[in-house]
Amino acid sequence: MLSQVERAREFVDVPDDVYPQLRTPERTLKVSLPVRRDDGSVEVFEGYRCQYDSARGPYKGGIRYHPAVSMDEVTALAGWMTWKSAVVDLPFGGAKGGVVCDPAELSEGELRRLTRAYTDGVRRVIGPDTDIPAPDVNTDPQTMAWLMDTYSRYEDHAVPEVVTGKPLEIGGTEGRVEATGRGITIVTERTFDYLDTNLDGASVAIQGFGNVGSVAARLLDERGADVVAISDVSGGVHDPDGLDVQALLDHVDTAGYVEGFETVAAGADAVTNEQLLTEDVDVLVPAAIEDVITEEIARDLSADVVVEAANGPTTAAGDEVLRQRDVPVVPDILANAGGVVVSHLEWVQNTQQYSWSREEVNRDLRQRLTRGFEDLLDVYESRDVPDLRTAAYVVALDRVAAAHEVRGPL
Ligand SMILES: NC(=O)C1=CN([C@@H]2O[C@H](COP(=O)(O)OP(=O)(O)OC[C@H]3O[C@@H](n4cnc5c(N)ncnc54)[C@H](O)[C@@H]3O)[C@@H](O)[C@H]2O)C=CC1
Ligand SMILES: O=C(O)CCC(=O)C(=O)O
Repeated sequence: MLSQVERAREFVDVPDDVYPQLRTPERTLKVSLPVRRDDGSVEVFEGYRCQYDSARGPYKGGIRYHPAVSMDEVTALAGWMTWKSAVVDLPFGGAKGGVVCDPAELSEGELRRLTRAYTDGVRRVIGPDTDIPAPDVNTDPQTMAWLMDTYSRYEDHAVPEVVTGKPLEIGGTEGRVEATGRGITIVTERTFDYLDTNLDGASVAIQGFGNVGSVAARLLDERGADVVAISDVSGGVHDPDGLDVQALLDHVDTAGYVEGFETVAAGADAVTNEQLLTEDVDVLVPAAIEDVITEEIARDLSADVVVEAANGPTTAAGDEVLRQRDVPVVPDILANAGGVVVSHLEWVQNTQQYSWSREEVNRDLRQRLTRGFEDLLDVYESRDVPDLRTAAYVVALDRVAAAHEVRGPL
C-alpha cells in the first residue's frame, strides 16, 4: 500500500508536512476477545481496528474474520479504504478491522459470541459519527446485525447507522449485498468502452466465489460475457465454452465449495488457482485475497486486462511486471469501491430515517463509479502518469492532502 502511495507522490503536490501523516495510521486498537466455545471452554481471540485517516470524514471500512489477519494487514486495508473513499469522493476516511480466527471451525453461536466480544472491545472507538464498520471477508449481514445489536444495547436505543451491510429488517439498504460485484461489472464495462472493445462474448476468469466473486460472475454472465473459469479456496473449474454460473451457485450452495463441480458439469475441468490466474482470457478478476498476482504470476499472466475486485491482489513486484508488460490493471481502490459507495447510501438513509428503492441505489452506484472512472482517466491522460493505479492514487492523494491542508496547520 505504501509503495503505491510513494509511486504516486511525484505526480501530486502533497505538502511536506502533510505527507508523513498520509503514510501512518491515526490509531490502531488491539483487543483480546474471550469467547465461550460450545464445549464450555474459553478461548481468547485477537482482534484489531485500524483507523487510518479521518481528514475527509468518519472512518469507514469492513471487518474481516480470517486466520491470516494481522496488524500489518488491517493497516494496509485501512489505508486502501482511505484512498478508495477519496477516489469516489465519499465524505469518509478509512478504517479496517479484523479478528484472527478460522470461521469454518466456529459454530454460528461461537461466531455470534465472537462478534459481540469484538464489538465490546471496539465500541469506544466506533460510532455513527466516528467509525462505521461493514462486511468484508467471512463476515456478512448477520455479523453486522449482531454488531449493531451489541452496540445498541450500550446506547439503550437502536443505532442502525453504526454499521452498514445490515439485513433489510434493521435498516440495511437494497442493493448492498450485490454492490461490490455490481460495481465490478460497471467498471469492467467502462474499461471495455475505454479500450474500444466489446464485453459481449469476452472471456472472464474470476478467482474467489464469495460475496464479490459470485455476484460479479452472475452479473458479467447476464451482461453477455463468457465466464470461463472460477475458483475459490478449494480449487477451480474451467470451461472454454463458458461455465453455467447458476449451476455453479447451486453446487456451492449444497457442496459448500467450487471443488467437485467438474464432476457434475459436462465440459468443465478442474484447474488450480495458479492456472486460473494465468488463463488466456480477456479479463482476469481476482476477487479473493491479497498478494495473489506475484512477480512470477505476473510474468505468466495472459489476460488482456485485470480488474481488481479483491483488495491488494497484486504485489508490488507483480505490479511492476504488469506495468512493464503494458497490461492494463483497473486498481482495487476504484474497481471494488461499489461496496463502500452503497454503504454510504445506507448510512445516509439511516441518518435520514428514510429508504430508497433498489433502482435509486443502483443508479447512484453507477453514477458515482462512472464519475470516479472519468476522474481517474482525466489524470491518466493529462498528467502523464505511467498506469491507471498511479492515476487513481493521484486523484485520492490530491483529495486527502487537500482536506488535511484546509483543516489548517498543526
Ligand atoms: N464484501 C465487500 O463488500 C467487499 C469486499 N472486498 C474485497 O473482495 C475480496 C473478497 O471479499 P468477499 O467476497 O466479501 O469475501 P467472502 O468471504 O465472501 O469470499 C471470499 C472468497 O475467496 C475465496 N478464497 C479465500 N482464500 C482463497 C485462496 N487462498 N485462493 C483462492 N480463493 C480463496 C473463498 O473461498 C471465497 O470464495 C476481499 O479482498 C475483500 O476485501 C472489497 C470491497 C468490498
Ligand atoms: O462497505 C464498506 O464500508 C467497506 C467495504 C470494505 O471493507 C472494502 O471496500 O474493502
